[in-house]
Amino acid sequence: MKPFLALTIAGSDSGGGAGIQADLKTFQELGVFGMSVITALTAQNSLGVHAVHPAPVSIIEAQIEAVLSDMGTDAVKTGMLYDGAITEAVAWAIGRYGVPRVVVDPVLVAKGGSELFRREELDALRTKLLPAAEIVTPNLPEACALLGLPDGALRTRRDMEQAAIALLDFGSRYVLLKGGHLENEEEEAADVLAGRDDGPVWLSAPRIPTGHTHGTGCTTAAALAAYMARGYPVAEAAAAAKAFVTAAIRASFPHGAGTGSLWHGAHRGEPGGRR
Ligand SMILES: Nc1ncnc2c1ncn2[C@@H]1O[C@H](COP(=O)(O)OP(=O)(O)OP(=O)(O)O)[C@@H](O)[C@H]1O
Ligand SMILES: Cc1ncc(CO)c(N)n1
Repeated sequence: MKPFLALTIAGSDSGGGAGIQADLKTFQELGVFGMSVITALTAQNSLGVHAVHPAPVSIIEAQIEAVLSDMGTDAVKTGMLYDGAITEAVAWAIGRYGVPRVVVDPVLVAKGGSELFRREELDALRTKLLPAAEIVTPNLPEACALLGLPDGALRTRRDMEQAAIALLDFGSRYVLLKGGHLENEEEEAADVLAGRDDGPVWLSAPRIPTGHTHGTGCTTAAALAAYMARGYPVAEAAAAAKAFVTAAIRASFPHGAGTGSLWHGAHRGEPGGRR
């Protein structure tokens, strides 16, 4: 038996809830063999990001080359890429190896407000990586930044649909615009999926009243990549990823004094032990 394979290209989160750690846990939970290219180290906990150390472009390229020239993958998910040079190198390598399915999570800012990407180099994401993506998964602030709108400009479901469609112009086949940050949608956490050939579709789940949401975005994009590695069409992968992250948020737990973590094993329906 050869398992399905997925590669995450992202930053390390020492707290284990987001970044590479969230991605590998999610891949494993969904029966996909996970591989990783680390773009940056972060010193991070429930209170925020305390330090960031990007890796040199050459070692990022070497990691991608090592994995893709020999092992290959069924899907790639990108997360924190830190700057334009890393973004360009990743986009080039993905193109060179003809990766079949690419999920781009355009990570810009961590939950506490720390910048994880150099804003002034956002054009590299827009022009180099988004055209290589089958699907891009911004949250609302990321969508505003990519579209050049002021933060907070997207406030209604109609705004979200229009923004998702506008984001398709950067060249991805699909956009999943996540509504976790939508303030006036109190009862539902609703995301919109827009495709070049399909009208917008809403994916909704009950909004869980918890502040322990560290890593929701990474986990969503990783679950999407895992289902896509398994061969699911995008719309089915997005619905399955939504169910996976909703279960993980429902089982989230206090982890440190600030924003707690998701429990990635929740979809199994077993209690996670000491909780
Ligand atoms: N309280 C909640 N209850 C249920 N679902 C939620 C909640 N908060 C976020 N979600 C869902 O989690 C997923 C991730 O969305 P979100 O907008 O939080 O991503 P994000 O901002 O990229 O996350 P991160 O801050 O980790 O980068 C979406 O499907 C969203 O609807
Ligand atoms: C390393 C890393 N990637 C992504 C996020 C976004 O949640 C984070 N907090 N840390």
